Amino acid sequence: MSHAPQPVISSTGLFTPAEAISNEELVASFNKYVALHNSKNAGAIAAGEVAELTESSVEFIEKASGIGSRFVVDKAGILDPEHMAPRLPERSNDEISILAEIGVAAAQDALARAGRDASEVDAVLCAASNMQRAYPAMAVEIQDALGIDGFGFDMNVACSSATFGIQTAADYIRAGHAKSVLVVNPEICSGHLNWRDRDSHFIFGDVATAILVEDKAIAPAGHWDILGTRLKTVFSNNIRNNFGFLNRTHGGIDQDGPKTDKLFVQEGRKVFKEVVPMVANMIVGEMKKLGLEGSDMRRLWLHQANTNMNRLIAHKVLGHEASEDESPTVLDTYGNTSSAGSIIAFHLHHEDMQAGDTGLICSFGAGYSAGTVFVRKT
Ligand SMILES: CC(=O)SCCNC(=O)CCNC(=O)[C@H](O)C(C)(C)COP(=O)(O)OP(=O)(O)OC[C@H]1O[C@@H](n2cnc3c(N)ncnc32)[C@H](O)[C@@H]1OP(=O)(O)O
Repeated sequence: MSHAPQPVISSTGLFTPAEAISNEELVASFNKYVALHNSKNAGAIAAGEVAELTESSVEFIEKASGIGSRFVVDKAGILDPEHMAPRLPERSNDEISILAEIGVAAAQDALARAGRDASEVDAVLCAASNMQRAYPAMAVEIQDALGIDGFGFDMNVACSSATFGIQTAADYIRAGHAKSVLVVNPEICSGHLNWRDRDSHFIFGDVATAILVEDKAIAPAGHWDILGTRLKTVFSNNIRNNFGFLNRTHGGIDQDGPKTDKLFVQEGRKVFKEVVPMVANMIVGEMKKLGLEGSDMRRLWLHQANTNMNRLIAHKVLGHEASEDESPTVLDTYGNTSSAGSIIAFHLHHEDMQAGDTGLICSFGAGYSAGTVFVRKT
């Protein structure tokens, strides 16, 4: 008798860049940039034609966000006060692109942990907040580099790309179109972060994660049953990046100022106020549908944007202040890594979970977008 396919998470993978920037290093370089700007423009500032820039501070960053450090693919370019952006030499079309390269590294880690050969995978979804180019799809390049016979495509739902990818992969498995799907989240956030913007220069870091979603019938022992997934989007301009292929038709791309809408911009306070209740209500509503109480939740692997947001969301879900064990953070070392954040938290903090333990992978971000994936350890 054949059973209906049931999607599970077989494993996850992580690629962490070799270089990291501490808050102290970041603020020292930012403040040098501020001093350079203010002395170069002293006359115009005195005449009221150019705004004087203000220094950043380590204390503010830690208190406002919980971020302590971030990994990056090019530290020197970011910390150069005359440059303030990563320097990544352009590669020829015959070389693997950097976004695909880090995605492949995370995918290989996930495959190895599941004991799965790439030839057994049917599909690759590259789910991330920024693709390196318009086409060909990053997913198809990753598929080719891994030697997978099947199909792949890119999907972008900003910080929620990974959970939207997990649900999409699970749907392919339920529908019988695939038995093994790799969801890959390469995030080079240093490329779209405005390192000259005091309000946001501390937020993001670089990383890649991967999730292997498979039919339970072929999954390795110790996999995670997916109890339920839920996706939600509500349009908002409060997190926005206007970079795109039509920029050249509007008359030039401004990338160099302290404020530019062709990089990440946000109304952080509004995001905080609007997203916390949206996500908390979504999780609680979904728990009700699945027959789960706060006390049933062994661990929450929440999106890693801000410790204060996570504290409030976790409190609403659990009914009490969450311990680090119940709602682990990776912000102190990784910063915000967009779609990869909740997957890093899961990847680094699941080994101690016992068979039967229930947890939640949850993302939220630009769109607004939010996704929940309730899982149970087998
Ligand atoms: C969901 C996502 O992943 S999107 C990306 C991340 N977004 C989020 O996390 C959204 C949630 N919002 C937040 O976390 C917060 O709004 C933050 C961390 C972005 C900013 O924290 P806030 O406390 O809201 O800072 P806010 O911008 O209101 O500034 C507060 C004060 O600090 C000052 N300040 C801002 N940046 C800095 C800095 N780098 N160093 C020192 N002081 C600073 C401001 O000038 C302001 O001073 P004032 O009170 O004298 O006017």
